[in-house]
Amino acid sequence: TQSTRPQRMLAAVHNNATRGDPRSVVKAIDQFCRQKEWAMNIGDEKGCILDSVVSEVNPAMVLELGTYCGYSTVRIASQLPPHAKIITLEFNPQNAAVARQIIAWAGLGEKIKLIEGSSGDWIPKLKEQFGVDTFDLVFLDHWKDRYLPDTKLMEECGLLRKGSILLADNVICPGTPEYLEYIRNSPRYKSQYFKSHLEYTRVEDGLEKSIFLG
Ligand SMILES: O=C(NCCCCc1cc2cnccc2s1)c1cc(-c2ccc(F)cc2)cc(O)c1O
Ligand SMILES: [Mg+2]
Repeated sequence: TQSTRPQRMLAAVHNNATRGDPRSVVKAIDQFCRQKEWAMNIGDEKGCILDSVVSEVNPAMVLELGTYCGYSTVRIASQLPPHAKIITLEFNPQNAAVARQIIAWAGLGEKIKLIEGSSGDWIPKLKEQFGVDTFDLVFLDHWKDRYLPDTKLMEECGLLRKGSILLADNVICPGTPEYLEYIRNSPRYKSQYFKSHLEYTRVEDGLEKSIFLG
C-alpha cells in the first residue's frame, strides 16, 4: 500500500539521523523537505526564531497545539532544562504515530507527552488529567481558526499566568486574522511580530509572540 508523506519523512529520519541526536533529526527532516517533499513543519528559518524564544523563556512547562510529525516538538524539547516538560496535542492519529517514532528516535520521549485529540476537547481537561498548573510557553501551530477560541479557552481555564508567552506560527500564511486582531488590540497582551518565510519557501510568513499580562 502507498506510504504517506509523514511515513516517508520518518524513513528519512531513520536513514539519515543519528538515534539520540535531536539536531540530526531536525537536519534530516529539513533536508527531506527541501530536497524531496515540502511538508508543514515550522522549518529551519522560523525554527531559529522558535529556538531563540524557547531559550529566552527557559520554560518549565510547555503546551504545543499541533504536533504534526514532531519537528517543532523535538526543537523545543531539545532546549528544555532538566525536568521541564512539553505537552503536545495532535488531532490526526496517523501523524501522531509518526511523531511518536520521530520523538523516540531523537531520544526525547521522557520530556514529551503526546496527546491525540482536539484542542477544544483537551484544553479544559489538562489540569485534572495531567496536574498542570500554568504554562510558561504555548506554541500555537494547529487549525488556524482555532488560535483565537483556544487562547480564550486557555485564559478561562486558568492555564496562563502573568508572563506566560504565546508563540503563534503562520500568522501571515495561511494566516490567522481574527487571532492577530484580538491579540494585538487586547490590553491583556503585549505582542511582537517576527517576520520570516513560510517553511522551505520565499513566501512571507511570520511568528507572533505575545506576553499575557494577567
Ligand atoms: O494547517 C496547518 N497546520 C495545522 C494542521 C492542523 C491539524 C491539527 C488540528 C488540531 C486540533 N487540536 C489539536 C491538535 C491539532 S493538529 C499549516 C498549514 C501550512 C500551509 C499549508 C499549505 C500552504 F499552501 C501553505 C501553508 C503551513 C503550516 O505551517 C501549518 O501549520
Ligand atoms: Mg505551522
